[in-house]
Amino acid sequence: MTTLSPNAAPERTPRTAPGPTDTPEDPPVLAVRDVHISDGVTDREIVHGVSFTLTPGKAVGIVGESGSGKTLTCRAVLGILPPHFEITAGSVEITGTDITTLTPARWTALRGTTISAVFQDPASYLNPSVKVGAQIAEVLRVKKGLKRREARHRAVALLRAVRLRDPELVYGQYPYELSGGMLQRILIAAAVAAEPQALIADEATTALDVTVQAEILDLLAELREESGLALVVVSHDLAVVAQLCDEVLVMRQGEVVEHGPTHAVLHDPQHAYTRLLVAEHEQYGLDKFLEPKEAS
Ligand SMILES: Nc1ncnc2c1ncn2[C@@H]1O[C@H](COP(=O)(O)OP(=O)(O)OP(=O)(O)O)[C@@H](O)[C@H]1O
Repeated sequence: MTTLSPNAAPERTPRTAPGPTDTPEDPPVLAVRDVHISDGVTDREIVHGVSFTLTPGKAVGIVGESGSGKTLTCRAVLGILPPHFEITAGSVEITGTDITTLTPARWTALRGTTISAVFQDPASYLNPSVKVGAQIAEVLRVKKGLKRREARHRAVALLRAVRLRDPELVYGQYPYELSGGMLQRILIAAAVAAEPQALIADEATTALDVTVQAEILDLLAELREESGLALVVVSHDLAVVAQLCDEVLVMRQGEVVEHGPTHAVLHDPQHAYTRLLVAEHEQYGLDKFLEPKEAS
């Protein structure tokens, strides 16, 4: 099992503006710059400035207390903020395009093909009356323009790639016939079907038992290593972020209180809230993810 993100930086580095320098040859998949999000109904600002850059193959984690604005930040990036919420300052660029310039049609085209997402509670994202394989095939027909037969063939290959045993059988099953872990694999297969450059995983393993969670995390790490998929990983669980991410943002009450290389932030937290989070997680064996990776 993966024990530490291969790119996690073991050395201490400054906590501000981390990440590689963007060059024209290596444009960020996602650039979030000082994003503020407000609730138009209450006229209250909920997220007070989030910034990070995601380059191909990189994984950024967002941790923090419930209600701190992690999911709203992800939804802003995906162009699916709830009604009345809006980005009131800052910018989000997806592969160099400012999302405020996107028409609904361009958004639809971008979702799935450039940026995709998986959330908690996979069953609620699947149509209960359609076979799961057909739901993946539909993504392939709509987003990749594949013909019915090709789409089926590719969907079975995707089910195999997310390590579902007997993918031909699973293809023909309905969501109610499958476990939570299997459904999350199916959602991941659907999310990566159109070969996006970035995947947002928002509490994607929270509802799963520990063993299944570990398998899904390995799967995400594998997708990242094999296809250069960039990841944004939202989790209340520091061990998840420690395992997958190069860099982590710690949010509290809509503020980013700490941001830096995962190893540095979790090993030597600077902010009192991060120290509290790390202390709370120690009993769950966070240490095993923080050991420097042995050269294999
Ligand atoms: N659809 C909505 N309608 C009203 N308020 C909302 C909505 N979505 C989020 N909020 C509010 O915005 C704030 C930030 O919510 P968000 O879901 O981003 O938090 P979070 O950090 O993801 O929390 P959790 O870890 O519990 O998922 C919360 O105070 C929440 O109540």
